[in-house]
Amino acid sequence: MAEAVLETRDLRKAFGALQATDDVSISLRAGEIHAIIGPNGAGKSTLIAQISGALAPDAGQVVLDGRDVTGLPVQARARAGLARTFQISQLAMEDTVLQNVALGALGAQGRPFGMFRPVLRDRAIRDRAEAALERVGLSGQRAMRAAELSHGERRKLEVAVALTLEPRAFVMDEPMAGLGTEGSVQLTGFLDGLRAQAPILLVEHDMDAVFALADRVSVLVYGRVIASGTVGEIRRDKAVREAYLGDEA
Ligand SMILES: Nc1ncnc2c1ncn2[C@@H]1O[C@H](COP(=O)(O)OP(=O)(O)OP(=O)(O)O)[C@@H](O)[C@H]1O
Repeated sequence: MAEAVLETRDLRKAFGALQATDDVSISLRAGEIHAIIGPNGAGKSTLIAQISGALAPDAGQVVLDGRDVTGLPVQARARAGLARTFQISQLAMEDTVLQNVALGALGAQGRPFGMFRPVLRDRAIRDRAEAALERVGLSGQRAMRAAELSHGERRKLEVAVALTLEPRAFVMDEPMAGLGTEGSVQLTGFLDGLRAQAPILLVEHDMDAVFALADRVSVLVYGRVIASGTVGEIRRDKAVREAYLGDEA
């Protein structure tokens, strides 16, 4: 079995009496898409926040490439290769597509964002940004403002920003949110190809996308992983059908 690129080990987080993350151990292997699904309030966002470093767990570890990163802040984890894309876009909407990616490239070098505009004249940063745009198929839109892009293109731009960090693993929080059917189908195809670049831990409510993409699915309910397996195994799982999937399976 391929070694895990990203792992949580017995992660725990409580909010008062509520156990939002209850001994969660999941792994992400090279080349795979591992989907985390579950009902509202199951603890998916809380789990992702601990993986990305936004929230400190009460116990347990987050391990990236065999290295315990539990004590590292968000930026340091990002530089270590953990690329998180967000439910709410972090793009600078009034800046161009290229400027947005250059900002990411600048962050990748650990330089402050203040000197941003002149930095587009920096050849190395510009090249890195152009290469990332090429990889997501947005080179033709480089001079457009981010605000002018479709929702689906914005998701690709977020991935391009993440690619400047040469990520080892992607963590994606509901990338299909806000996309229509056609947009979801397109983004599904895009993510399918992206897994070769780096594996993807995917939190997603869109079951069509999950069933089409996931090599493995883990189901969270009340902070616990109640089942983990292939799409087929999860769709047949009685407890999962009762707790979450119902007729969708
Ligand atoms: N900062 C917080 N303080 C107190 N309770 C919280 C906090 N963040 C989350 N919770 C609670 O923890 C539980 C898990 O929430 P979380 O947002 O992680 O679920 P989720 O699976 O991401 O839900 P959704 O699918 O609706 O996004 C919920 O009961 C929520 O109310």
